[in-house]
Amino acid sequence: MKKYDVVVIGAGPAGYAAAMRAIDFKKKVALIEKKQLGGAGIHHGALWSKTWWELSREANMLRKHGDTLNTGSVEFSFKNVKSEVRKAVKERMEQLEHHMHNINVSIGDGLFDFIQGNARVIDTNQVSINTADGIETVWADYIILATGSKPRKLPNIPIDEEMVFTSDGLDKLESFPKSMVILGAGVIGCEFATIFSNFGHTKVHLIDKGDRILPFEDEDVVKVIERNLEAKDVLVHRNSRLIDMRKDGDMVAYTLEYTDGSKEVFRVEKALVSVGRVPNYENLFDQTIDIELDNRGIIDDRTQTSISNIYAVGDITADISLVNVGELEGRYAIERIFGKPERDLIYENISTIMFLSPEVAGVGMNEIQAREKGLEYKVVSIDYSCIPRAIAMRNTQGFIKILVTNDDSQRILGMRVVGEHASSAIQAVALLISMDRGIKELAELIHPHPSIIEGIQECGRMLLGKPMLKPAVLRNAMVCKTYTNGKYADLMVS
Ligand SMILES: Cc1cc2nc3c(=O)[nH]c(=O)nc-3n(C[C@H](O)[C@H](O)[C@H](O)COP(=O)(O)OP(=O)(O)OC[C@H]3O[C@@H](n4cnc5c(N)ncnc54)[C@H](O)[C@@H]3O)c2cc1C
Ligand SMILES: NC(=O)c1ccc[n+]([C@@H]2O[C@H](COP(=O)([O-])OP(=O)(O)OC[C@H]3O[C@@H](n4cnc5c(N)ncnc54)[C@H](O)[C@@H]3O)[C@@H](O)[C@H]2O)c1
Repeated sequence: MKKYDVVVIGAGPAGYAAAMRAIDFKKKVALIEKKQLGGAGIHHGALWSKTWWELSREANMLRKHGDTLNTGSVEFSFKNVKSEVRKAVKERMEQLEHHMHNINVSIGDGLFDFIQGNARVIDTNQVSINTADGIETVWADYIILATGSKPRKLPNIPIDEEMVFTSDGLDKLESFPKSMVILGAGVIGCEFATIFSNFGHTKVHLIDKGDRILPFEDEDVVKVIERNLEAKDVLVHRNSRLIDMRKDGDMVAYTLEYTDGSKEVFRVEKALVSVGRVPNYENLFDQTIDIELDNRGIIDDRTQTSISNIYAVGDITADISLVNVGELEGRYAIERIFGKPERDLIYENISTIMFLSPEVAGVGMNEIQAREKGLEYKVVSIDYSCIPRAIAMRNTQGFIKILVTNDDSQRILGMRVVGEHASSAIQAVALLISMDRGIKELAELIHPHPSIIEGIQECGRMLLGKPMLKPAVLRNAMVCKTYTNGKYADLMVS
């Protein structure tokens, strides 16, 4: 039986990151994958959907500026878009494959094995792998479970990945549907509503069980996103509940019940169900392996499961499902096993981007979360119309909002940026949150000009009572207020 210091099951972002970190410790590692290297980080997930989003953004831009640019209307063919998305997925996968296959040549020591097959933990130190050549069993001092997640299904929704899809099956689409209902207006639902409405060939309908889209995000953020979706003819269902969805000939029929008790039936070509994801642990371990689970996934104590030599990282655990979090956990688990982690595993300052119209970037708490924690805070915001770079981009839609503690230290609690370049604007604040520092440093730092991040600097200056533009003059565009005892009060910044 082949022996390894560590066997990693699942080669998505979390598993790949763990395997690569194990090599840094000169440990012998096997990385096992049953389908495709890269997992949802590449296929039917992050990279795949972001390529769709980038292309859809360009399509929307060309439609919008066609007249100004004298290009007329430019149509993106579904076939070409799909082919470009496949190229992106292939490019990244081949890069990882090349990297992986050459790792023993470059680093030496024969430390790394990639095994294609379906793995199952049969004993606390043994993993059996169903490969194309039969069953192989390997010995592992440590096992890392990184098998990810899959779309959650609902009992009465007839998902067939032909008319009623999950994000895993969307690749089977052969053309832009004329109409599509999206059930679940969370991150995936809103990203695909943005993508399909950007291309301009699909009438998108959007339903959530909450009373608005992105129910976990602040109302001011949601307002901008909703307004833009509706401007692109997206039908956002409100005050309603889905009571039935079925295939009816070559259409999907769904019925909504409104709060006044009335009902309405809609017919669309396709449906996408995006109501969250569930962890992959079915058939992953023998019944004798008594790992503690709850309905959200494997329970872990900073990546260690209830069995001391078995760790769990990425989407399989009951926390945040993101590529960067999976990678963080994968690397952390290895450091915990073979060394001493340089930093504790902290989730408070995770940066995220939602690829919408416009993009929304966040770090730390939003107002909903701050209130759930019973915190009193100061909130300062600046409209993109006050930021020269946004004016130069001819797109001043958006804002920056920063939350700080309501005391002299003004420690940063969180930030949301809605607008162009939002994703590149949050890192400095993420660093300050992780260092537990206030806004003073940020306000004094010289920022490049013209840049969106100058808006963050101006927010910092506002909190220190010395902004360049005076909120007393630009009342609609610059706001500085406190939230205490359940109420907002304006802070008099001159
Ligand atoms: C549509 C979509 C868009 C997304 N966009 C973003 C984004 O923009 N940014 C972001 O940060 N996150 C995004 N995510 C989330 C992100 O993709 C996941 O959080 C991330 O891929 C999780 O990594 P993982 O390694 O835990 O799992 P996965 O990526 O799911 O990888 C797990 C791997 O394990 C393999 N496996 C499973 N069982 C076994 C077994 N028994 N034996 C061997 N191998 C096995 C699977 O085949 C898979 O390759 C998106 C997800 C989706 C679905
Ligand atoms: N840009 C990114 O970082 C990105 C992009 C896509 C996905 N992801 C990750 O993937 C995860 C899964 O995405 P998701 O959009 O499936 O989950 P989600 O949790 O973001 O959204 C699910 C939505 O479905 C709604 N819902 C649940 N049950 C419902 C029902 N029965 N009827 C109607 N609506 C219902 C919820 O209210 C929620 O708004 C995300 O949490 C995120 O971590 C990240």
